[in-house]
Amino acid sequence: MRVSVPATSANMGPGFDTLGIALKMKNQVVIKPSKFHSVSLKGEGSNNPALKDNNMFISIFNDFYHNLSTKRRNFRFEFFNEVPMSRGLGSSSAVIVSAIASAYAIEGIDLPKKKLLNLALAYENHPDNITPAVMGGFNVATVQDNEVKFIKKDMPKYLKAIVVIPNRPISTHMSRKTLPYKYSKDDAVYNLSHSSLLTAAFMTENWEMLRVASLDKFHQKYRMKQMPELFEVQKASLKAGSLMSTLSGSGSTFFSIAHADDAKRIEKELRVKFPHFRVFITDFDNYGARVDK
Ligand SMILES: Nc1ncnc2c1ncn2[C@@H]1O[C@H](COP(=O)(O)OP(=O)(O)OP(=O)(O)O)[C@@H](O)[C@H]1O
Ligand SMILES: N[C@@H](CCO)C(=O)O
Repeated sequence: MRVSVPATSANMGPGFDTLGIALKMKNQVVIKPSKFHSVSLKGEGSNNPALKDNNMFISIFNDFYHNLSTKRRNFRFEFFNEVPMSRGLGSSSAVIVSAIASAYAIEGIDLPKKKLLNLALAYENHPDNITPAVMGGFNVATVQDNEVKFIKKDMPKYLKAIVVIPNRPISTHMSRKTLPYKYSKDDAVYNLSHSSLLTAAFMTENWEMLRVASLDKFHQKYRMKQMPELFEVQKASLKAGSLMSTLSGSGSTFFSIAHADDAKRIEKELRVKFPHFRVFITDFDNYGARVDK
């Protein structure tokens, strides 16, 4: 059985804890019944031996498996990870969503995507990463009465994402601590109006509006001060022709959207300017979490 879950970019500027989009980079796990428990790891995290013993996936999988099953089978878990850890590309959401989906699938229990999303909410209480991780596409989401309420929009193929991934991680937990405790009414209105405009721009495919609509006063500047070079990345990406360029999730990755015709040139310019960062183009994912039995 194979489960795959895409990377995500959350916030998208002003949509703090609300907006997110799925990318065509994924974490996959293949699970096979086996005499003994064992773990193999390829790709991101494979140089971290602790992940073989103390792995968030295994602990969430076991929580669900032990609840769903009376049997006590052992499994071999083979991880193929493309989502870098603690870089603002939703690695924790990918792990949470894939672990829950795997526990249900291995027991042959059907798990509708909306239920998967609401189960994931217990592990990540803001819905901006888990919603696109489960559903794919661009999503606007909120939590009401312990349920995720969301609207999804598929992304067109003629737009691409360009990601700039620094070599230094930023943990979401630590990054949230750098944010102000309170915001002024002016800043609240600023973000509310920009986030609404950004959502409307995605829904109506008014891509030229993204540059203005993606401006934010809630979180980016506070977080980017930890890695001031990110201000340069944002400036360079917009100057090179990106439609929008925002801190991805809690950082450290920078996420830009561009027309396919411009993406190669923007990627090249960013690679030349920031040779010490990983820069590449990726498509958007419109499917989300996938289980192949
Ligand atoms: N492949 C993985 N296997 C096991 N645990 C992982 C894996 N990837 C991420 N994690 C867990 O998730 C944590 C990273 O979560 P964190 O929320 O800080 O970053 P992120 O999800 O990548 O970023 P963001 O939420 O800003 O998009 C890691 O410290 C680790 O505990
Ligand atoms: N909305 C979250 C995304 C990262 O999980 C944040 O900015 O902290």
